[in-house]
Amino acid sequence: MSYIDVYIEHNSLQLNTTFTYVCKEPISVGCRVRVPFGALDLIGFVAAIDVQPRISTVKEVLEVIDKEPLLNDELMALAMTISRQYVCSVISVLKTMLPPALRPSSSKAKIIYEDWVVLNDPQVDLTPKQRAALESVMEQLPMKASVLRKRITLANPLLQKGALRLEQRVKTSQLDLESIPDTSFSLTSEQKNAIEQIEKGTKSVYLLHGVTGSGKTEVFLRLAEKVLTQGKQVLFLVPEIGLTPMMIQRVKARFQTKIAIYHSSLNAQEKYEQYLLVKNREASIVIGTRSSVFMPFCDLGLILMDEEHDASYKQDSMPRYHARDVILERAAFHHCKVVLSSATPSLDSYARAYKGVYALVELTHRIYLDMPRIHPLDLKQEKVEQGISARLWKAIEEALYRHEQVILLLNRRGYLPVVKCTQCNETFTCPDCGIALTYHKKEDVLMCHCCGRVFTFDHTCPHCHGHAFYHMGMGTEKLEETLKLRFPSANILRMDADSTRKKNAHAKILKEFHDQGDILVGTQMVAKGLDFERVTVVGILQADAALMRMDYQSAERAYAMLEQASGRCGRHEKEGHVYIQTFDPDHYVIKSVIDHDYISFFKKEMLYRHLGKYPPYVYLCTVIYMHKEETKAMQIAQDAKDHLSDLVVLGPISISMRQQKARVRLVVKGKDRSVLNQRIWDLVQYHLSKKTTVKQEINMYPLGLEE
Ligand SMILES: Nc1ncnc2c1ncn2[C@@H]1O[C@H](COP(=O)(O)OP(=O)(O)OP(=O)(O)O)[C@@H](O)[C@H]1O
Ligand SMILES: [Zn+2]
Repeated sequence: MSYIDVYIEHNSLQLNTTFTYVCKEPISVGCRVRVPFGALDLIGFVAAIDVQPRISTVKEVLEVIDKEPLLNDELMALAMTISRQYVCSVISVLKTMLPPALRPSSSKAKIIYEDWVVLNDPQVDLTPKQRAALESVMEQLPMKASVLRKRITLANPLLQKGALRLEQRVKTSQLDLESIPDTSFSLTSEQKNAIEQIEKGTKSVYLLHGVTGSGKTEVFLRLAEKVLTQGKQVLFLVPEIGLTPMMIQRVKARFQTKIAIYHSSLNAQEKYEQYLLVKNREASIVIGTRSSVFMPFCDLGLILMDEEHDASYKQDSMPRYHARDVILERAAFHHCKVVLSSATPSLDSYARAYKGVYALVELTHRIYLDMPRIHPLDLKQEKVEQGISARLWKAIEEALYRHEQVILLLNRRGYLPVVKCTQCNETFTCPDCGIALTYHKKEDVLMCHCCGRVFTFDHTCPHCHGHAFYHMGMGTEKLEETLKLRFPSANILRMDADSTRKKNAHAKILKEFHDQGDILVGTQMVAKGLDFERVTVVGILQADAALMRMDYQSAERAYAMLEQASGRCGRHEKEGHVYIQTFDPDHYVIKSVIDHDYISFFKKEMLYRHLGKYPPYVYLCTVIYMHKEETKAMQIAQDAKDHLSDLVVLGPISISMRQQKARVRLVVKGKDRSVLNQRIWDLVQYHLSKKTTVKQEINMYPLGLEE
């Protein structure tokens, strides 16, 4: 019998309080238990064992769910670290770490088993027909029972007589990707150097800064190869699985071993399967998105993070961790190296490499041709037709004529971004978020791009009953339609959040584009990672939209998007041309993209960050207060600001609503990471002590400020 401390998930609890129970069975830290809590019956995680009870009447554990801990010591300690760093509860981290099927209080996510048939006793007495049937399948055992029954009609008698036996196994499902042959290259001298620098280097973190199309993937594959031959595991992080089917295919083609693939669009069952592959060491390579940083590795030899600048590496709900921070912790534990790679590194990482904290490794040349030529199209002067300038129309037409491919980026999905009545000027807005609704033509609905709510649209203004609406602006759906009218025989594909809802939709669109596409239209999705030989023209329709956001990070994001999009053309033997439509061709972001000059962008931007006191010069935390009444939220925010009077605090300002609640934002700046962290923990306690109905949300080290 032992007294144990348990983390319980319950929204009325303070952050990280544990409760003591008595447990009569053997138990270890990291196991789940079912415990009584008031009138409830809840699932918790064992935080500590053999503790001293603080009260005399300690309740008993109802059930020990796991005989062995789900999380080993490394992961338990990691959960504590993340909770501390990101000012969130340990239980929220534990929940994130586990596949849904193993989370506490997950009733929906059940593990599915299926019947397999294995050989039991081939010597039993069988009729000649049964014997023949057995022999016809013997070689292929074990196999799924459903498959066996299709193969032979005598499956049941063979099972009844005991020649075969049923066994329950966790159901597995296949990811739907075509396999490709492996192409092995002789490395360029830059690639060789890069590999050598990383393998021989003494630093633990490497920033591989290579221009688009410089062959960073091949460097990754070679590094991974060595580590795998040493019998160690490799974690290969990508921003979004859907956008990287080609990357996965290349990794699969190279290594003839089992690969675990972990990402958010797997269902609970599939996640659990992938988790087991790693836990049981059946797979030594994991390719995955953000959440795969928590896979149960036991012997990691290398962590690779592709497109390290990508914002999807930070989770935007609790716990708001950044995958980069987590892999640094894991690498320290496993004594392995980390390679971050990008053509457009985050300012944070590049600044660290610049200072020598990370080792900087560079690939300055493309494998084949030079970088594509950039043509800025000044919208103040160009002749524009349906959102596309005459020069870009011509470039598209000529590329199609030469049987080359075109990618057009318009970072706005839907048909019309704003629907406004021509009679009374009423704009349709989301009642929950207060932002303009976007019209989607195919579904004939209005959609809020903030909360995703969908409204039916009867083409009547609710205000004045008018039927005519302004056609302002354009989304990808309308762009696709415009292009189809202009080039009726061209194969035009669209890739955005709407066209990629279904599973494997990305991979299908990309395959179709590869095989027989002419034009690919899309949101910033098309800027990422694509490697098609025949793409020679890239058009960026509204470059300024990215620059106009009121955020200290907007220049960095805009630079990355423009440079990455530009990088999609001219990657092989055909020269590439990029057309950037802008009202401000002299903007330093556009100028750096024209020259493909990351360093000049970096230096300029660092200057602005220094002047404005923004990261990487300071650490940020945003705190958002939510309430039905804005004045209440404002008052609590002001009070919090006063409480943090020793730090620089911007705000409070009111930002867009969510779920019909007003939101008020503070931006807290700290020169010292640990001081900021400590003060925010203090703020949490302070807020709890006020017992207010205003909700406080904390985002440590945000990537940009929410609007
Ligand atoms: N040594 C090599 N010899 C010939 N071709 C190569 C070599 N290395 C890579 N390639 C090819 O060059 C192309 C570009 O490489 P890769 O996709 O790795 O670029 P990248 O640096 O990751 O670019 P991006 O940042 O734009 O994604 C690919 O088609 C790849 O197959
Ligand atoms: Zn909304």
